[in-house]
Amino acid sequence: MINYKDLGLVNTKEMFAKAIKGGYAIPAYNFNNMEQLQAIIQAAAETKSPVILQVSKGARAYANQTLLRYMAEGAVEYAKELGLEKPQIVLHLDHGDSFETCKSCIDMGFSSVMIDGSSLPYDENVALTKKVVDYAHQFDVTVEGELGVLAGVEDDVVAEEHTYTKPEEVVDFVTKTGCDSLAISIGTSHGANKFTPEQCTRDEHGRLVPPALRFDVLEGVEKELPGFPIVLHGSSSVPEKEVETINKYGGALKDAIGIPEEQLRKAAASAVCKINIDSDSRLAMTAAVREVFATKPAEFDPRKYLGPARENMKKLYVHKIENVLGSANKL
Ligand SMILES: O=C(CO)COP(=O)(O)O
Ligand SMILES: O=C[C@H](O)COP(=O)(O)O
Ligand SMILES: [Zn+2]
Ligand SMILES: [Zn+2]
Repeated sequence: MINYKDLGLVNTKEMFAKAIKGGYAIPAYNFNNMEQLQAIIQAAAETKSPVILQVSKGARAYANQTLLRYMAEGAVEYAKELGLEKPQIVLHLDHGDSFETCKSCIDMGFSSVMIDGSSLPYDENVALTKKVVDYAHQFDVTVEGELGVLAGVEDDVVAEEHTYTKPEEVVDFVTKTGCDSLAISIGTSHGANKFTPEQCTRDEHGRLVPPALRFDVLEGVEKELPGFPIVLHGSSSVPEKEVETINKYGGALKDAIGIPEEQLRKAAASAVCKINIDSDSRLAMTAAVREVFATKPAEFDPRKYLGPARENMKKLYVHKIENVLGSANKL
């Protein structure tokens, strides 16, 4: 049993309280390898931003949960080396799918977990979330629950359409479970194809314009739970520039479209205090690697393509912090 406090990590409590008051959101970036982690920490250090490192089921299968935990511990020291006196770094389990997975992460030093019972019947979601909260709170670990289902593939469940969060359920859910934050469904979804072209309109340049997020649902939730931390999953904006680079150098991303940054800015100013971004980092990495492969075909030192990939991801992370989420200089 290792407690996250001994690793220099923090939970989300204070961070979220400050973010709601200050009208900004904390970036929750997924990581699966060293280059992503370095880029996240470099961006957080350069902008003096708090940051949430997220480990998904896919990441645990790909890179090993223990190894990722040690990397996060190392990241605290790395952030100090980069000049942060008191880094605010959360190690968070993304989309925890069972009590056992959450417990195993808590026991090895994660400071926050998500238990995602959103695809279960309501009462089962309540019971499972409460079980995780009861365990996690003994160790001061914070817990994110979820109500509502995002369209697309989520938690291995394929949903054709969004099931938006019902504002009339949130007080009951939060009271019964004791969770510390709540992920809601207002029209975002995972991956790089968040809307079909048929769901979009076109602007004067012929570019696809996705339908707006359901801010009325978010406002309904805020009214029911004033000051309670809200989380948005599926919040990549799928930058056109990265998609173009990928396709220019042999990629085949079709109809890729994300959430416009203007809408994320609006969300960040509300009770939304955690914004999850994974796909944008994947795109930034892939674009840089493809460009090196295409323009320098004789290169075979991984550092020569993973280095530019890391730099491109860092640029993206800094941009989100400074220009979209507003979490710069909040340490
Ligand atoms: O929600 C996410 C991780 O939990 C990531 O969402 P994106 O696929 O939009 O980056
Ligand atoms: O929730 C989705 C995240 O982008 C993580 O996805 P993953 O399980 O493929 O790593
Ligand atoms: Zn979910
Ligand atoms: Zn998610």
